[in-house]
Amino acid sequence: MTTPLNSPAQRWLDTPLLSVEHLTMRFGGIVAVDDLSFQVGRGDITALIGPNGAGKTTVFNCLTGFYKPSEGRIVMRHGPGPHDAALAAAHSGGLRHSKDGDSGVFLLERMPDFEIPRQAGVARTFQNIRLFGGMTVLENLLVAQHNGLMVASGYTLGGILGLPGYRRAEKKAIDRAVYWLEQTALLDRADDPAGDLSYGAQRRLEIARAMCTGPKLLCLDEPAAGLNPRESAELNRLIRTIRDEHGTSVLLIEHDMGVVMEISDHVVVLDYGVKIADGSAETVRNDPKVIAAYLGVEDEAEAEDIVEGVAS
Ligand SMILES: Nc1ncnc2c1ncn2[C@@H]1O[C@H](COP(=O)(O)OP(=O)(O)OP(=O)(O)O)[C@@H](O)[C@H]1O
Repeated sequence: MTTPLNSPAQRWLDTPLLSVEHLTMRFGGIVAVDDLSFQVGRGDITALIGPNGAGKTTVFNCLTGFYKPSEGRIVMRHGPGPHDAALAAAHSGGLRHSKDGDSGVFLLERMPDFEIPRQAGVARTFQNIRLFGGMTVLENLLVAQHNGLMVASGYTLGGILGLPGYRRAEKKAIDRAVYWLEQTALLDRADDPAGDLSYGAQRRLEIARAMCTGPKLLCLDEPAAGLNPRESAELNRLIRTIRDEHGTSVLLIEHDMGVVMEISDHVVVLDYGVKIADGSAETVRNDPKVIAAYLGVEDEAEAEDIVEGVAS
């Protein structure tokens, strides 16, 4: 039986939103990411997994412009289709992007970090929560929308003088913040300092903040770290809602295999900066190379022996 086009099993090949092509990142003598290629499907929840130090956060830092890759290309596509012609033109013309209305291609490795959320529609959360702890929960979500408000003010005193365009943009920003506070069950904490929230609530606020920028791709760095089982289940629901009701694709780094296997359409596995597996959650779960990497054993045969031993 052939797999139907655009089924979850094919989306990252058929309709890629993001393509990471031959990405290499070196720090002096350390090769943190080594000639890595993978794709994120439009509408997929994709997990990037691997043992500690495998290079996962380095990949996120390259995607979001925190690091300039040593080599390789990172392509984000808006609108359906591979956009091959636009991509070739942008690439050979030394451009950062090529846009036509709502569709276009973005070469993330050429873009400064502040342009990536706004132009390319890629937002992220961090492994170590980075909120403004002294600001209220609501203020954190308004700060995230600062760019849009500055544009509405015309980069002038328009904001302070309360021009109608600015006031409309401000109302929209507040409405969006309230919406995401509802989605993340934080509305009743809107006026509390973000630093007073529990750890799990701060993680949800980080996601709300990223979603307030209206991303096409949401990158979550270990969103389940430190959560209890109930919070983890809520997180799974939230990630699914983000994908199903907002059409935002999700790329997550996660060590919690329960979360990864339950919600991911597609899993990419790194070990020592190299891709060792790439496929559906089911395929990857049973891949001896992956099991060997996680168990820290030398070869696949040894991993198979251990797995058979556990199963019998
Ligand atoms: N700025 C840096 N300078 C030097 N080495 C770095 C830097 N950032 C990462 N590394 C190295 O690159 C390798 C990959 O690190 P990275 O943090 O990307 O792994 P990871 O898979 O995210 O690990 P973890 O699951 O523990 O968060 C490690 O050897 C790390 O020490």
